[in-house]
Amino acid sequence: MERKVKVAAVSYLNTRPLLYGFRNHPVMEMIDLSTDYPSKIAQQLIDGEVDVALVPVATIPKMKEYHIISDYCIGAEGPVASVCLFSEVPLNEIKRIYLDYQSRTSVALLKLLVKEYWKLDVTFIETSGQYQENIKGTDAGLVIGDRALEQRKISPFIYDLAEHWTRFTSSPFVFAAWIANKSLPGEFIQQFNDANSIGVKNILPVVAENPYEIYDLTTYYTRDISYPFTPAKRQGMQKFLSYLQQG
Ligand SMILES: C=C(O[C@@H]1C=C(C(=O)O)C=C[C@H]1O)C(=O)O
Repeated sequence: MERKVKVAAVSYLNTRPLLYGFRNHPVMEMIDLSTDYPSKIAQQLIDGEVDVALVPVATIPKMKEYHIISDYCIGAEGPVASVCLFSEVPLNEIKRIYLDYQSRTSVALLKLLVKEYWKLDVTFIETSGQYQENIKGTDAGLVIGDRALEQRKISPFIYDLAEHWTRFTSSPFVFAAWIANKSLPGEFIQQFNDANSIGVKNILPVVAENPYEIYDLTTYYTRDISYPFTPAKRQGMQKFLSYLQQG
């Protein structure tokens, strides 16, 4: 290819294994890599500022053209640890929920669980900057990513969205997938996939490179997050997308 492929990845700890894979693979020469929070890179992919991004799957219905290009994703087969509803009171006492402006998938998943599974009567509040300090009394908050791992130390009630999705549907869940907004050469896709697999197979050095006191990253990378985009995860994603379609 004459020009480098512009790739945007999520800037949270959950992508460190995937980024490690790029750094240790010749595909790095073929890409221009940037990182940002999920809702930001979703907009970059929709606007054509990048060619490939690890975007929230809830973005898929908004795309004119999309290609899922990898066998790896940010998924979970049970609790994911970093996507939770945090609260000072139990679920049935919550009155309002702050939504995370950095998220697309988890906001949609939360609304789905509130309506179809927990059947709560709550008001949602949009955010655009720091809001975690507002999580108190009967005001709860959805928090994703590294900030969620921090919030686990603060909030007494923690409702893990991937865990509750799995209980509700018996399916695994996919938060984000590598999606291209145009068709890319098969050779590139193969190299890209290969690089991802290197990261996922090398969790030990990834953890060694990323000292983190707040949460055990080996647990996070091997038990909580599940990277392989398996047929069961594809089915789980389709189930989620069809819920979104029903509105
Ligand atoms: C598991 C996570 O998945 C993330 C959740 C996303 C979302 O809610 O839109 C998008 C990308 C993923 O990084 C997390 O960030 O903690």
